[in-house]
Amino acid sequence: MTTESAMNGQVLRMSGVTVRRGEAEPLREVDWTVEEDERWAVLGPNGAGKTSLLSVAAAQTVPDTGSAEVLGASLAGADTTELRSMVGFASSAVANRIPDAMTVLDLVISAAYGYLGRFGEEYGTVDYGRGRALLNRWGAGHLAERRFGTLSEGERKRVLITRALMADPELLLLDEPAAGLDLGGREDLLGRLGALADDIDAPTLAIVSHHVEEIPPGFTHVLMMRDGAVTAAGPVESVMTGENLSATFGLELKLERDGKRWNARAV
Ligand SMILES: Nc1ncnc2c1ncn2[C@@H]1O[C@H](COP(=O)(O)OP(=O)(O)OP(=O)(O)O)[C@@H](O)[C@H]1O
Repeated sequence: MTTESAMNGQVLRMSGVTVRRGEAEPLREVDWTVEEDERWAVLGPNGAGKTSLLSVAAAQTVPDTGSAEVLGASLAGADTTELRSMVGFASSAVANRIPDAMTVLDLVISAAYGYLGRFGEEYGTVDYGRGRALLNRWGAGHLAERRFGTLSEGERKRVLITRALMADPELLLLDEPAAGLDLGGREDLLGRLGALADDIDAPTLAIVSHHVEEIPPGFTHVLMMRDGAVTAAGPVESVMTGENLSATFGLELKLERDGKRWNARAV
């Protein structure tokens, strides 16, 4: 599926996107445009709507009002099956749907065909080679024969990212990739995500986090949200301010930059 906007370099375009769930409005009038090769961090407190935003970006949720285009295709009234296969998406919800007994290599390779399970397909030598190479790149090569259900949290995170990359997506979305990792695991993952951000062949990237410390080096843009609405969005240099962060998290915060990394604490 090659579309006009995608060819023009626009990967995501949301305009006035509202999502309603009963009385709740996980997203309210959200505008967000992502251009090819940008690297976005989506920040906000619990319940801000970050996962709901990624779900629209992954073509898994269709807005109730407003318009959303993913890779140039409108989500309204469209069959999004093919579109979803062009977006790499790693989240705890994806992890929860993976059978515990599935081996890591099968899990990764099946993603090339858009499945969470093997379902009896025949995979070729090329698939296995690519799967192993990607696992090696993400420091998970030694886990190839392990069952997914036996992995630690950090190992799962790396395998899920590998799986999301296996289909060679044009857009990679990671929902809280560093959540639940110990300090060493977090720093290892952020280093790998920083390398991905610097890779000109990598897909356009967006990650969700609660913490500015988890923004990998090389990320170019930030979207902040609270109560389902965007509080600030744009290039890191203009959006990453203590004022924006304080308004987003609802408390006075001091934001500091140390080289390519950020940290924040209450004043
Ligand atoms: N199906 C649903 N029914 C009712 N409320 C929902 C539903 N889905 C999301 N919400 C509500 O919408 C709001 C945004 O949820 P969402 O999961 O997108 O936030 P989040 O920023 O990812 O939160 P967290 O950081 O805690 O994971 C929350 O208040 C949530 O309770």
